[in-house]
Amino acid sequence: MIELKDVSVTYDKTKHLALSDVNLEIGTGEFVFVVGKSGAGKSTFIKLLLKELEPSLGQIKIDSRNITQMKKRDIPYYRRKLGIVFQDFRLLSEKTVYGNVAFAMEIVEKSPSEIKDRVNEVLELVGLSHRADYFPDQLSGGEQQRVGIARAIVNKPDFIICDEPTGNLDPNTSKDIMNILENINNQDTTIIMATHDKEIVNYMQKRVIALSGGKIIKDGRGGYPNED
Ligand SMILES: Nc1ncnc2c1ncn2[C@@H]1O[C@H](COP(=O)(O)OP(=O)(O)OP(=O)(O)O)[C@@H](O)[C@H]1O
Repeated sequence: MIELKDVSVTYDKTKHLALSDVNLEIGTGEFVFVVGKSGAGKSTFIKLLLKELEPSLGQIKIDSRNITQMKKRDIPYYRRKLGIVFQDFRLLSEKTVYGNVAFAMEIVEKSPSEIKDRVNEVLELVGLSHRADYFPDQLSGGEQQRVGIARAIVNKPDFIICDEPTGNLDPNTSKDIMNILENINNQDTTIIMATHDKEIVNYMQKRVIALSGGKIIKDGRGGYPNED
């Protein structure tokens, strides 16, 4: 369970109130879209969960642990428990598909045999076993994003944060990517996805948290909310 209690973020330099008194709970296994116009506060919300940013006010708890009081040295361990999927994929160009996914396990010092089994398992899950020896520039955008997803899930995170994962993909490829994310979610991994992609939000019919001017203006299941 992820809980935000009375969370506000004011950026120091500009004094801009990017999130204002946000209260929400995201249960384990939920699939949640975070939507809103540019500047609504989506990235700020994601940065809070990644602990790239601290709230100016309020508390964030994950499974009852107050992460706003975490010691700096514990942050890397905290981050190991979450997976991140980016709009621009962020793959290592000099490593193969297999190498990109394996690398996420190598840095947490898993054993070679565990890495081999698990990487093959997740490549199968995202439908990329046949591309294991390809390099990122030999793949389509949709395939590259599948690698991004495989890398995000390989260490079995508690939750996955997706920042506009379909932003660089065409509508059909986007749907394929969403179907993969839904399969992962069905295995009880919480997914939080920030997006502008109305078509995808309408297609998925999941919980939608809409932000505007740093405040939650709607929180419920369904399609993309109407904007004024
Ligand atoms: N580092 C910063 N310093 C000052 N203000 C910032 C900073 N980052 C964001 N902001 C401001 O905070 C508000 C929320 O920004 P945020 O990036 O969270 O929006 P967003 O919903 O993610 O937008 P987009 O969809 O364009 O990425 C905006 O008004 C933005 O200008």
